[in-house]
Amino acid sequence: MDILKILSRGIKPTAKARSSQPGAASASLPSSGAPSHPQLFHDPLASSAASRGKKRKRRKAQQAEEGDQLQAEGDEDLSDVDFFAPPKPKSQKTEAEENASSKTTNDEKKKHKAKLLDEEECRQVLKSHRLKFTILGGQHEQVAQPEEDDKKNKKKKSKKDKESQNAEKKKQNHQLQIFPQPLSAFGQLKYEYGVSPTISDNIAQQGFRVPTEVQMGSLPLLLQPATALKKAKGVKGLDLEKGVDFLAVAPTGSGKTITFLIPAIEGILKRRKQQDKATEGEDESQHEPEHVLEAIVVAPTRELASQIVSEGRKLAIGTGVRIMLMRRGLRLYAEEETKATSLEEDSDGEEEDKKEEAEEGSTDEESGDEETKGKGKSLAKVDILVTTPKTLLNFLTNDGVSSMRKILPTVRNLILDEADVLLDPIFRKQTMGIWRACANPDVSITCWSATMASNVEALITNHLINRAKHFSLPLRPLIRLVVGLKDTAVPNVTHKLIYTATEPGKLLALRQLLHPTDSADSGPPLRPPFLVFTQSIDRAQALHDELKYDIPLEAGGSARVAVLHSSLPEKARAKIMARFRAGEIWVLITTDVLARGVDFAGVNGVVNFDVPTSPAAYVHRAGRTGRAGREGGVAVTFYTKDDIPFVKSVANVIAASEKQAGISEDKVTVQKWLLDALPNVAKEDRKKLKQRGVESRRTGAKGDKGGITTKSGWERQKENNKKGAIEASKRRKKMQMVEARERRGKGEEGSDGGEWGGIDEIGFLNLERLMGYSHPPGACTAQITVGWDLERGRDVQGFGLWRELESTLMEVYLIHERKRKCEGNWGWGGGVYINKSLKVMIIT
Ligand SMILES: Nc1ncnc2c1ncn2[C@@H]1O[C@H](COP(=O)(O)OP(=O)(O)OP(=O)(O)O)[C@@H](O)[C@H]1O
Repeated sequence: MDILKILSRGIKPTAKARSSQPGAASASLPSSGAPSHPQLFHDPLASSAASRGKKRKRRKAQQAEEGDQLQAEGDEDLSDVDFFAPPKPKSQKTEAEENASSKTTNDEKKKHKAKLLDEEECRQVLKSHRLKFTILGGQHEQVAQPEEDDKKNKKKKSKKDKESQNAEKKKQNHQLQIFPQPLSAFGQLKYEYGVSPTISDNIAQQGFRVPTEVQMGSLPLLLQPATALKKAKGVKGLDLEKGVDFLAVAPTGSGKTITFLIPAIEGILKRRKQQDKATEGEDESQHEPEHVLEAIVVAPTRELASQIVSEGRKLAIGTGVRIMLMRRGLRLYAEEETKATSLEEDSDGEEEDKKEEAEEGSTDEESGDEETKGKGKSLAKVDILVTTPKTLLNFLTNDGVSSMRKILPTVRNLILDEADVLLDPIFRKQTMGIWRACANPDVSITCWSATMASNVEALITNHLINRAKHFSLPLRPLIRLVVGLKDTAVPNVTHKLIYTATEPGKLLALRQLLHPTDSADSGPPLRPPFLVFTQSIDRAQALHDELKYDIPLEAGGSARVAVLHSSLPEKARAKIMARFRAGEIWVLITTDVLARGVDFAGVNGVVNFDVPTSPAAYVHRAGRTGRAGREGGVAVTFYTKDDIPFVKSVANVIAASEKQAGISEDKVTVQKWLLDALPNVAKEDRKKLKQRGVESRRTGAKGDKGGITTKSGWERQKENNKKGAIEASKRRKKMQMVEARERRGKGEEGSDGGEWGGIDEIGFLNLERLMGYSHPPGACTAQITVGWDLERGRDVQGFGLWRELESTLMEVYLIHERKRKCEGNWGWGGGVYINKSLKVMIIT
């Protein structure tokens, strides 16, 4: 009987329903490598009630059409390529060819240099792609100031006043929303927004043809805010001279990485161009561009940081922009911090005190540093630095703990990838430390994530306001873009929530996913490669030990299953990542270290072996599949009795994601009755869960309550009993030894001053006087524990005892000429005691 069938009865859709879902066996999987349409939302512009129900179908049809188009384009491109043909020299081009190519360039230019859309058109397009822009705090508030003041003067507010105030607030909120120009094609970057042709070519080289929603919305605003907002009506008072600060909340796998890298690279190229113009004719011989650290990308894990570096390098080919990963020992251009340039939170007096203390106590270190500077390596040639918060902060402070000592005055662009986690208490101090070290008043910040809590938004807004005050500069607008529904999982992934009751039930369920007995009826089809997430490192390791022999030898055996977590050395982690990307590893067991940002294009699924500790964690874990619009990804979550108090927040995310995807009520994963039945999660519990995970799993080690093991309860009980018996026996022997010693000390009967007396009788080893242990005469097996206090009789008696014992045993053997088996377990314990077991078996 299929236990899972019973456990998940009621939430599992019928086989027929499943076959129509994206995860069905017939559907293409992320690993199939088929071209996908990267856009997730493409609602029809007309939004009548009748058309709403057909949206998804229509979108799919549209996507299929566009996908075919992409496929056709791709095929066309390939058929044109002759890999062995010599490159065509430019001069050999015929006049006709030249004319044709210039005509196409002009056509292209015309096509992409389309006139700017008016605000209503922008509104329509943005709406159909579910893009919502809002101005947070900043200048918008300043514009609204006079009205606010008027209101403050009114002492008593009647009901009518309140109503009018609410209406006013609504109006204001409405005004907060803006409608910038969307990017309809990558070609516009070059022709409309002045992006370098090299970058444009590099984008095309990577096969990106259609911009994703986040790219549509963000790139115009980040590259040329004035052009992007030219037709927007409500932003007349905004000062866009110095650009904007930006916050993007967009689905996982929607291409946020290139969205922040393109403006960063382009910004560097533009500044170089301006510098070249300014210094024209000064030093003609100097062609090598000067590398100045202008942008910093901060990411929470090393894996993500390395990935950003490789994405960036692909985009920067031929531009001369250098992108590097921060590592220990790398020397950057940094200045020692001075009071005048340092920026501390206004409210943070504690920080200020600590800073002063650190400054007082660190003079020695500083002078030491000066020395190393003299001897040291030359400055790293880098334009864009990608780092984890800790690595860079260690460089800035020398130890990562004391307050800031160095600043990075040349940085003009700070990018926080996975900003919500970087500004979460775990990383907050480090990230804020880096932000403060970017002492250039013009530095802009862009924050990116698939999830963003409102307190994080408030933190960013407040810090920007403080910065503007500190530098006495006008506040730059902070614009937020939300793609789709905030804090929900990607709509193109199938979600499954499976109740397994107990921990062993999870293992059973996972094995069923690995080896489905009946593909039509044993849960969602989950094909390797897939990721398995656990709550802790111990559990990841234990699960790996359990699963590593589950793949048959003929299919690659244990090499197909691997574990990756932060306790592994960096090199080992990098190797596992490379093997997983290469398809050598099929099942990668991991912790939340791989939950964010890491892009494995062909991952077919994600298994939450342990329930994620927050809704955001679910969104990110599930987002490791279904990247760049790929269909067929599956996210499976197991939950046990212990998880029931917390599982509602995950269920809510799944419900919201499915609603966003337009899945009809009869096909949803989390039925309404289940959602109603699950208990609400209290705020305190939510906080505790986020910090500590599910308590019963914290022990982690194999065999513990929270451990992962297939041993039955009976087997574990038997093992525990055995362990208990051994412990008790040890305790008893120790007690006997102590008593015997006491007796010897008192000079009681039988004591001869601790001297070895040899064997009294055959088969009876009388060691009582020495060790306080005797054995009944005539037994075939004697278990002797030798305990000797070396402090009392160190040299003679300690070593003498062993020698005597050995020779005595020889005697036993010689006298009786019988077979015997002797197992010795010798050793020293702590330098004070010899306390070991010697087992002598005399076989008669
Ligand atoms: N316009 C595009 N068309 C097709 N693929 C794209 C496009 N832009 C980016 N991609 C690809 O989409 C994948 C996901 O991109 P990326 O890692 O930047 O996503 P992300 O939004 O940062 O995800 P996460 O939130 O998980 O960090 C990458 O493999 C990237 O190469």
